[in-house]
Amino acid sequence: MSSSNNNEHIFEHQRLDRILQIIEDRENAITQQSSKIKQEVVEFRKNFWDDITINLEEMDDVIETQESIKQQSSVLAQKERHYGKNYQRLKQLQRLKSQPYFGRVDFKDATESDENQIYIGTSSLMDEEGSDFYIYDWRAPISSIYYDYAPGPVEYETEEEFVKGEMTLKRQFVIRQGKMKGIFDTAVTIVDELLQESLSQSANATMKSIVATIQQEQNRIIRHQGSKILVVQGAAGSGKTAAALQRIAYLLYHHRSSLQANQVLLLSPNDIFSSYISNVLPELGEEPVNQQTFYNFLIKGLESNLKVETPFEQMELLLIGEDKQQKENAVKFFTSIQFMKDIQSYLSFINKDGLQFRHIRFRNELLISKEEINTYFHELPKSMKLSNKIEKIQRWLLQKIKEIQVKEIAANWVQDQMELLKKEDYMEAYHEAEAEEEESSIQDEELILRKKIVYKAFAPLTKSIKQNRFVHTLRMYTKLFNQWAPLDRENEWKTYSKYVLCDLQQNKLPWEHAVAYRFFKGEIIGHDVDQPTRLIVIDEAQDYTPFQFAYLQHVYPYGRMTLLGDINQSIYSYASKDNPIQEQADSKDIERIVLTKSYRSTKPITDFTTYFAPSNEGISAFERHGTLPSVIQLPEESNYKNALLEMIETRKKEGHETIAVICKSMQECKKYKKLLDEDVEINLVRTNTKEYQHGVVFIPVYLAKGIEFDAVIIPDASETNYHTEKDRYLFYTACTRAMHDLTTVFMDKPSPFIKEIPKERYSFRTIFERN
Ligand SMILES: Nc1ncnc2c1ncn2[C@@H]1O[C@H](COP(=O)(O)OP(=O)(O)OP(=O)(O)O)[C@@H](O)[C@H]1O
Repeated sequence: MSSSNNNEHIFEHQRLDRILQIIEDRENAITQQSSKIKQEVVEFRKNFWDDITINLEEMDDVIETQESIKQQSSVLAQKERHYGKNYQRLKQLQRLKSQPYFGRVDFKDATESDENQIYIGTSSLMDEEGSDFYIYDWRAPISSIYYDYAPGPVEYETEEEFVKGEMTLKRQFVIRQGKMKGIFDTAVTIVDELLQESLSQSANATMKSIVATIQQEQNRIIRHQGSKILVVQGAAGSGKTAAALQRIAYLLYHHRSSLQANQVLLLSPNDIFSSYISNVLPELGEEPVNQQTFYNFLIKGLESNLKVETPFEQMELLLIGEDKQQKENAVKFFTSIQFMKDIQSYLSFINKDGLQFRHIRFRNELLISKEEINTYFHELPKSMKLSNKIEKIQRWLLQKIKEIQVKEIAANWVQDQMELLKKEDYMEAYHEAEAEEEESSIQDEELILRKKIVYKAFAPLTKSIKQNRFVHTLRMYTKLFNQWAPLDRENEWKTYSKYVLCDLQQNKLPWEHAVAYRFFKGEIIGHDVDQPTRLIVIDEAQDYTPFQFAYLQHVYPYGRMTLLGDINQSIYSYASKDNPIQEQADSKDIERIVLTKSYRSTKPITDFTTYFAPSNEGISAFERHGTLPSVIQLPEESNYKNALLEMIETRKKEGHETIAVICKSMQECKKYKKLLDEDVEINLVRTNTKEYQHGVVFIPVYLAKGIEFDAVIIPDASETNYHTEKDRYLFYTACTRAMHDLTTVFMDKPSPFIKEIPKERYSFRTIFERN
């Protein structure tokens, strides 16, 4: 090591010690301050009323009293806010203590003579005066040069200007638990050793943040500001999910005043995926966002007694159902934009023709008939929007109910219920009557009690009117299929309608109709979605149908969208056509970024999978060494059970912590579970599994989407199991879940996709183990 290098190392070690000391001092100071504030808050709450003089004699006194209560509350709120902020800052300092920073760039602004040392970490740290940064947040404008450039001329953008200058040094640090483990000066954008180190680790139960090793093209996604819709097509394992989460953290940081965590909707493919990524934002010091599966998002607005098929149930039907071809045709038909247009035509038709209403009954008596509601509907201006008409009808009904309630006060049933009241109810009525009038009478109390009984009895009805239950949307949706048809496609319509009608009669809704019905219902009674949502991030976007996209755009017309997907992983194959992930005609609203480098898997695994990738979207492997994938043949007479158990055991012995046996369907998973259950406990991942677990799991490919495992075994990679073009997507998705080790097993003939791979790209062996 040269002496200048040595000096540099000494300098960095000393600086780290100094920064850690500053962090510790800050921590101590804030802890002390916080305990003082906490005590003050407790005291303040205890003595809250002592400093307030309550005087309600004159109007002026009342106002003065109110004012002083307000003032006291505001002092208390301020103290509580201060305490809350300190708590956040403490958490931030604790995170910094372990790894205060991971990078340094020396930057010389073209217009200045001084050179600045910029240290970059997960959050910023300033000196006492607040004028200099010891550490810059990775999201600060200047930090972008660290991700985008090698030493030399650089530029970055602030809110006001482009800043040009020169980077004279780029340094990376490996700091763990406050200890310097490595220092690297680099000439390339991000030094590979660190990325190698990060990618070589075992798969975690939760995803990690990648701030220290964000790659240049990922940085473009994270900091993208331009178009309303950002589309990312990325090869399997190219860091789409990782970049999307850093992007959310970046946008929350840069738009603090206008974008809050609850205004971000993150749609994920399944619950295990949600749990897998749940740690990233808190790790970056951000609040968790509104994260849910699209299924949960959709069914929230549908009738609770309606049984909505899950996308996974639909998938099983498409894979193994008796009528799979018919089901697939129906799915394609009902997920198209054309079907959305058909619904719109039908809506215009019923807007003229009339809607289906429900009678409004109370205690088995008809209060307002559906015919009466229909008459009122037809009296409304023809040009009025359907949802506005419903709002009007709702108000009219609530007014009518109010009038009916007044009449009901004198009804006999109210008298009957009065007799069942408890003593406390009478006492309460007495106090209320007294508060209203000093000289209250028994009649006043009785009136109060009668009103209460009536309002309570009517409450469920009023609630159901407010929820627009008087409109029979499901019946109208059913009529769309049995009493209506688009003029130009009547026969086709009838054919496909048969299936959905059969389901609707049993109160079931196929998954392909979930978005259609939600759209239909929303157009009639108003779209009930979280209105504050301003940013919608959709992961695994290749599996969304054109109708589903159009729906999200329709209900969030002002929302910005980030769509991330991989056309090669379109396991719901009907969704791949017209999918926004596909290259689109130019549009000012959409910008598309393509990620081609795959980071998840070792180079031999990525090379292996690239040969049978469904499309020719570019894929290149990150240079990480590993063993060749194994292709294993089991002759028919071999003991399949022992062979599979042995494969799992070997991978465990090799130190792999997460091992997934990935099957094509749940049915296939269950078959293995049955086979192995008596020897080992099988952990089967089901559609309702909420958490991503360590150890050995059996999982259908559609639930393994988006996540990764140290070792993957495809237990039946035979020709019979994977041979159609649709299977290609499934097979590709399954194989690309492997980080370090991939094994495919076949019995009779291998899948034709394996035959597409040159023999030198895998190790082949036959296991002869007799039954
Ligand atoms: N810049 C990076 N630094 C460190 N790790 C990275 C980086 N980019 C990606 N990774 C890692 O690569 C793996 C794959 O990333 P991610 O899951 O985000 O990819 P993806 O494109 O969403 O994959 P898929 O579409 O196959 O689900 C993860 O373990 C992630 O942490």
